[in-house]
Amino acid sequence: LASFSLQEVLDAFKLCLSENKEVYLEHYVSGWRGLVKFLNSLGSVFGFISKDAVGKIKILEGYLEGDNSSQYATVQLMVKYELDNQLVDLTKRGNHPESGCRTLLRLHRALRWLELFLERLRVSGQDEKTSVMCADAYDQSLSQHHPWVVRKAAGLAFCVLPGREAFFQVMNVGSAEQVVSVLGEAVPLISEVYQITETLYAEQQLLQLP
Ligand SMILES: CCCCCCCC/C=C\CCCCCCCC(=O)N[C@@H](COP(=O)(O)O)[C@H](O)/C=C/CCCCCCCCCCCCC
Repeated sequence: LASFSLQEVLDAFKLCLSENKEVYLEHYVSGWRGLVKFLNSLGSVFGFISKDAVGKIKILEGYLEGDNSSQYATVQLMVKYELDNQLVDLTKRGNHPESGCRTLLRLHRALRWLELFLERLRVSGQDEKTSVMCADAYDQSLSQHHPWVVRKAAGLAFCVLPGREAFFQVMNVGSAEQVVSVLGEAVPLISEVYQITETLYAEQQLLQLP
């Protein structure tokens, strides 16, 4: 298995946006695949998180490789296709528990956590704890969508995150200065992809999909 590189994740999110600001699903998923590689390198405590993310990545990969793959080229196309064809459970779980729309929404919410966490890391001082930065970012975003038991498990996992220096090393981009500079490039990109998806989902009233 190739080791994680932040640059690779950055490249995937760069490729995510088309000229007219549509989000390519293929590169979105590939960005997440890279992130999961990172998570896996942190150890088995994060296994339950990684498992959930991989499950969702696989669902989306299935659509990308399936018979209707052209309808899944971008998030915009996917939303239109699934809504037009009644392929989304809108108010309660029903016949489409694994729609592309609801699956992507889970990763989309996690992307907001990532944006907040990476920004905290970027501006952090040498003595700051990654576990605190991660927990703060989680509390401000993803945690609102999780039941108590998941929040508790996530909180426990954060406690064993490596310290800032070791964390920067796993990122595999070089010195702390280089990490900060790559993060400076990554955060606005991730933020733009997030905002475009958020606006689309808000317009279509998809932000609370079960
Ligand atoms: C660039 C280097 C630094 C940052 C690297 C971070 C790497 C993170 C990689 C993956 C993040 C995992 C994304 C998790 C997606 C969670 C989706 C979700 O919310 N699923 C829940 C709802 O799903 P349904 O039941 O409705 O299908 C599900 O209940 C979740 C279960 C697992 C717990 C998720 C906790 C998430 C915590 C945030 C990630 C922390 C990773 C810390 C590593 C630095």
